[in-house]
Formats: sequence, C-alpha cells, structure tokens
Amino acid sequence: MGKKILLNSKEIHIILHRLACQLIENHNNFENTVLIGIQPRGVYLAERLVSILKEDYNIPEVKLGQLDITFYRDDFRRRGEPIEANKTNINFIVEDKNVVFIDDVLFSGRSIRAALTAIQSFGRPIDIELLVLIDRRFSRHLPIQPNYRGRQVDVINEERVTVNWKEKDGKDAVYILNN
Ligand SMILES: O=P(O)(O)OC[C@H]1O[C@H](OP(=O)(O)OP(=O)(O)O)[C@H](O)[C@@H]1O
Ligand SMILES: O=c1cc[nH]c(=O)[nH]1
Repeated sequence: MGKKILLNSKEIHIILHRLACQLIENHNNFENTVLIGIQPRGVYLAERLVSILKEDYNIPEVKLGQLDITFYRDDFRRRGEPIEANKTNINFIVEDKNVVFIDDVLFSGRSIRAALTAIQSFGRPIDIELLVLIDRRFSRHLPIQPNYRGRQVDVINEERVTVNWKEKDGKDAVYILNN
C-alpha cells in the first residue's frame, strides 16, 4: 500500500487555528452556537477546535456534542462488516441554535446527509453549517458543501484520505493511501 503525506502536524496546527478564527468571525462568543462532532473522527477535530477557542482565544463556554450517524446512513445495511455504533452525546437542545457540524473528511457527502437526519431528533436549529478538515473535490454524490474547509484536495477514487490525530494515533498527520 502506498502512503503519501498530505499535511504534517505543523500544517495541521496552522489550519486548526485558521478554522477557529473563521468560526469566531461568524459566531462571536458562541452564545447561540453549538458545535457537533460527527462520530467517530470528527469528534477529535471538534475537541481540538474547542480547546483552541478556549486556550488561545479566551472563549470558555463553547457547547460541544457528539453525533453518531451509524443508523442514519443510507448504506449501512449494505456494508459487509458488523455494525458498530458510537455514542451520541448531546446534552443540550439545538432548537433555535446555530449548529456547526464538524468532520475530518468530506467525500460523497453521505455522512453529512445522515447527520442532517440524525440531528432532527434534537430540535430545529436556526441553521446548520459544516466544517471539515479535508474537502475531497469532485467526489460528491449529494449537493453538500462545507462552509469552512481546512484543505481542498483532488485525489482519485481509488485513493483514501486518512486523518491521524495525536490523541488516538500518536501524531497529527493527513495521508493519502493508495491500495
Ligand atoms: O462524505 P462521506 O463519503 O460520507 O465520507 C466522509 C466520512 O468518511 C469517514 O468516515 P468513515 O470512514 O466512518 O466512513 P466511510 O466508511 O464512509 O469512509 C470520515 O470520517 C467521514 O465521516
Ligand atoms: O478519502 C476518504 C473518503 C471517505 N472517508 C475518508 O475518511 N476518506
């Protein structure tokens, strides 16, 4: 398997700070905003952003939830492997809130479509935005686009972009994997 590095930890650090600033530009003190990390790997990105907002920009109270989309996917019955669900943890209402979905990679858009369905159980937000670290260009199956993107990349269909986080994988890095 071929493995190429797309972003190293320094580049990720810079991008995360830029994304945090873009969120502040639109959401000020986050009084009416909630961030929702999409399980499993969007959660790491969401937690990183919250900690940057808190430690570097003095915004202590950012509401953060975690949304599992497993049973809302339109293809979950077709996947060969056993289904393993993650935890949804949203202990606030999203009614009349500005919601920001956060995920590591945007590819077909099907995960975000599932998230749009899943969040309906928690109320009716004013609006929903999408923040992703990696936006795979020309790969969408659905009319879904990010409001905030870390890096846009062109990779061929046979390749896969993988985001590694230091808390889980030992170091921050984004790779392109080729079978
Ligand atoms: O836009 P999409 O095509 O939905 O792909 C994006 C999703 O893929 C990855 O998750 P995961 O590996 O769990 O999903 P996958 O098996 O669909 O790649 C990634 O963390 C995103 O959530
Ligand atoms: O390249 C891709 C496509 C979907 N999901 C990922 O995590 N990476």
